[in-house]
Amino acid sequence: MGAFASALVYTLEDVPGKGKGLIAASDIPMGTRIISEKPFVTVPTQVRTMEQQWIRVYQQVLALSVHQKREFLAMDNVYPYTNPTEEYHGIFRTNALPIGSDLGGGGVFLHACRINHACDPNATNFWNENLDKLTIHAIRDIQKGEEITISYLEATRNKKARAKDLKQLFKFVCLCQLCSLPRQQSKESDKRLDRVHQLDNLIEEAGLEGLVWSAQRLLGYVDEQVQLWNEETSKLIGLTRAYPDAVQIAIANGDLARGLVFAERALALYRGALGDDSPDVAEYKKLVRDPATHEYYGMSMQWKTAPEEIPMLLEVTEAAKFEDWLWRRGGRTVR
Ligand SMILES: C[S@@+](CC[C@H](N)C(=O)[O-])C[C@H]1O[C@@H](n2cnc3c(N)ncnc32)[C@H](O)[C@@H]1O
Repeated sequence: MGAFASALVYTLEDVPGKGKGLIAASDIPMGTRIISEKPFVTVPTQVRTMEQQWIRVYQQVLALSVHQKREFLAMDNVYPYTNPTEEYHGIFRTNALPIGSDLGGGGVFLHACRINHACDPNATNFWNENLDKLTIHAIRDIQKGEEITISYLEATRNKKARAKDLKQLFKFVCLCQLCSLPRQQSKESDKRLDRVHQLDNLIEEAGLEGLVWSAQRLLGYVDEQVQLWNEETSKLIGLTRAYPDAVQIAIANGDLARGLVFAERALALYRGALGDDSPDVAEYKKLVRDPATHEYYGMSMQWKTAPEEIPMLLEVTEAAKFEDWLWRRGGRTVR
């Protein structure tokens, strides 16, 4: 198990076709924090040019202890090199995970950087500004002996687009479950992911003004995204993006009842994927206490409701009708 301590829930092992990887040493329930770790080589957001990156990485590697340097040099490097500066930078590019408040920086981590990629991962990486550490959380139940995986890609696009990015950036062909689906299922998944992407673009294009002027349409888009994500194994990552959009749309239009329900769902997702000590969880806890504290509250009052107007009984007795109310379906005039 190499350099890793014994109390860990994973071991570092050879994984056929992938080099090394992390394997669960026991069952890991969804929501478990698997890793919480500080980087040992970093490049902050401000360092923009390749030359600046080379120097920054080179200087840090020289300053590492003998043990750390050995660990760093044992990491994967998919880029060709002719001298140590290029070699260190190649290791950095192959392994760095996003860090910093805007996720524009990169950090190399002793443990987390040994995690291989899957397009439908069972874990997720997150830079926790409160801890100044990277965390890895299980986003599904992981069985003992199963490989722990994260996604190296910013978004889950269709199979062809994923393959192109992975080949270009990491030089491998992905054989994860999503990429190995039978032809028909793969086509269906691609169709869903293409539509999610198209809806993302439409939501982005609508901008801040759209939150009010196209509120009904935008909420419909997010509703559709949630339904599409629910068909995918990697749904949790997609849902953590969709629900915050729903929170914004509802609250920007004065709908505190729906805003509260959406915020509760976003909070539950963030708790599992990021942990209770993350800034996002703190933000959503505040919104759940008082949705009117959202910065967009008051942009419009066209859907004005109070938190007390949530039809609690409906939620318990008729879940489908509750969803119709929540997403303002069926003429989309229901208050
Ligand atoms: C950050 S490293 C992951 C740990 C690495 N396997 C090791 O031995 O240190 C990224 C590299 O691992 C390999 N890799 C990661 N995920 C893979 C996958 N799903 N299939 C094949 N190779 C993979 C690729 O070579 C990639 O460039």
